[in-house]
Amino acid sequence: IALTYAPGPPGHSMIWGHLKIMGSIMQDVPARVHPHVIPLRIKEKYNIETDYFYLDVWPLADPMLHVFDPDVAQQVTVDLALPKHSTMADFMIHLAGPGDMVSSNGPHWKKWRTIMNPGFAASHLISLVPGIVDDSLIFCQRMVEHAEKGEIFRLEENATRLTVDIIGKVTMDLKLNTQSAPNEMVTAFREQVQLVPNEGMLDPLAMWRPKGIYKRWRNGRVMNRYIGKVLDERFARADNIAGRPVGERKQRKRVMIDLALDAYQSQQSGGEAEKAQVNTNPPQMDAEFRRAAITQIRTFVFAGHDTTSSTICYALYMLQKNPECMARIRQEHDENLGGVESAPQLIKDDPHILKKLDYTMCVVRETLRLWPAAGAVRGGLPGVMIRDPKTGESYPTENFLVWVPHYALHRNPNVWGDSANTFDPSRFLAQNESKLPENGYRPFEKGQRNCIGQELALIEARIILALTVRSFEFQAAYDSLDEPKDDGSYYADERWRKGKQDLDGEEAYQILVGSAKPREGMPTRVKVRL
Ligand code: HEM
Repeated sequence: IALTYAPGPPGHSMIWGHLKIMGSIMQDVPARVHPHVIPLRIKEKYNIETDYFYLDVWPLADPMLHVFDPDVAQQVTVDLALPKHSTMADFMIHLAGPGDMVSSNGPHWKKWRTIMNPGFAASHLISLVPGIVDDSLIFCQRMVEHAEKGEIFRLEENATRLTVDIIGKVTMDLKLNTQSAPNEMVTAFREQVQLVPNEGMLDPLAMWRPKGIYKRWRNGRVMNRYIGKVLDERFARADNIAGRPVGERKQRKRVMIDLALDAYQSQQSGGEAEKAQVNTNPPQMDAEFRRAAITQIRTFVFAGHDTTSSTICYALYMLQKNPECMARIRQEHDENLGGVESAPQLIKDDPHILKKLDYTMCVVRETLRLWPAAGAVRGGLPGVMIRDPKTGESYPTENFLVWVPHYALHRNPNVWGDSANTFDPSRFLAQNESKLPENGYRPFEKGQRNCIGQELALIEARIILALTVRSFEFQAAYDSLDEPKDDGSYYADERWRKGKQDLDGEEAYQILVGSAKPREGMPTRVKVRL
């Protein structure tokens, strides 16, 4: 189960051996494919019996322990609760700043998770539904415009603007309106996602080019300035002034930025910083807290839109490719949501109606199985061992980057049987749920580091499906990549059009751009249906 080429000194031949291993693994896949497709291929190529193995291809990557066995995955993220690996922080620092909630560990992580948790309470999320419906209607309007022009567009770009608009409200109570016009903070964010080490393995110098370094610094400033201004404005409001007893403060919405300010005020009450603060006029926020709050808001803006947008794209894609599933979801909407015209208002008036859309939820769950947007990366610890569920033998984690690639787990035939690669939403119906493999489905991970935004993502995905599948026919247009090639998006980069362009016949394979995104942003044609 240990795959490495280690002939001993001189190190040069070891590096050459590692390059050869990676070269032979990568030769059958498109250059830009998301690394999470690789573990299953390694297993097959090297006849590895277990569903976990060590891979050491230093210096191309950290020594790794790949895990796509459900039981071992559960040990890694839940039972042993291994901490986040430092590479996560190296990645997130460019998007969020130092100490973000996704990559940090220990008391700092715990503090911020506790502060932000109320923002994801079920009652609060339901109150967001009308706003999400409004944003989704703008998305539908954009689809009508694309249909009228008969043009091919990148669905992922549209879905991203939608999810960004939603997350703007959730985090900052702001209408970013990126579906209507560009927004400087979002533009900086989008560029930053493309400047982080996505294709690092292919281009190790990518992070060291002066132009890239400058752009990352500039984007960081734009994002900090924008969010900092919103934070300061909210802090300056009369009802936010620290030192005022909590009961006397006006009840605020549970948006992230206010939750952070609330925490700040509670923390300050009676403390040293409060004394310093009440003496300044107007009161000023402690600089360290301000920096940390901006980092967390940036974290939520990133984590809260990137993953959900690609899930929306893949759900619409899988429905196109599976007409019987499309018929069934449309029928469910006919039965529960009335006519296409009245559905948006119906959902706004009674958000709980979403709970009746069982099959729609199954479509989203199955989409997340086949096309998971993320994975889990942990750091091994001295003396902390994983245990083989079959043999009971223990193996070390120390010095390894422990990776649970959800794609490999969710498509592992040992876990999901012969239908591992088949789109079958009905496996998630209540009557079939007992047959689901234990711990084999974890698109949002499990345990204390599970996804804080999962319920919000599921609400968003169901709403957008409820408002689109009966109104539009979507058709992926990978046959016409030239048409959107001048749209100025990152996907338009011609470098990636060379060489192999499908993964075992699948053209819409995932690539790594922040999270797992559809290749080329999923070029699409759309027609209005009703
Ligand atoms: C379909 C959409 C989404 C998917 C597939 C997804 C997936 C995940 C996964 C797998 C993790 C755990 C990563 C790990 O264990 O290393 C995670 C964590 C996280 N997600 Fe999501 N996510 C989604 C949507 C969202 C949304 C909408 C938000 C915010 C509004 C969000 C915010 C976060 C945050 C802050 C964390 C870190 C939590 C912690 O460590 O305490 N995610 N997500």
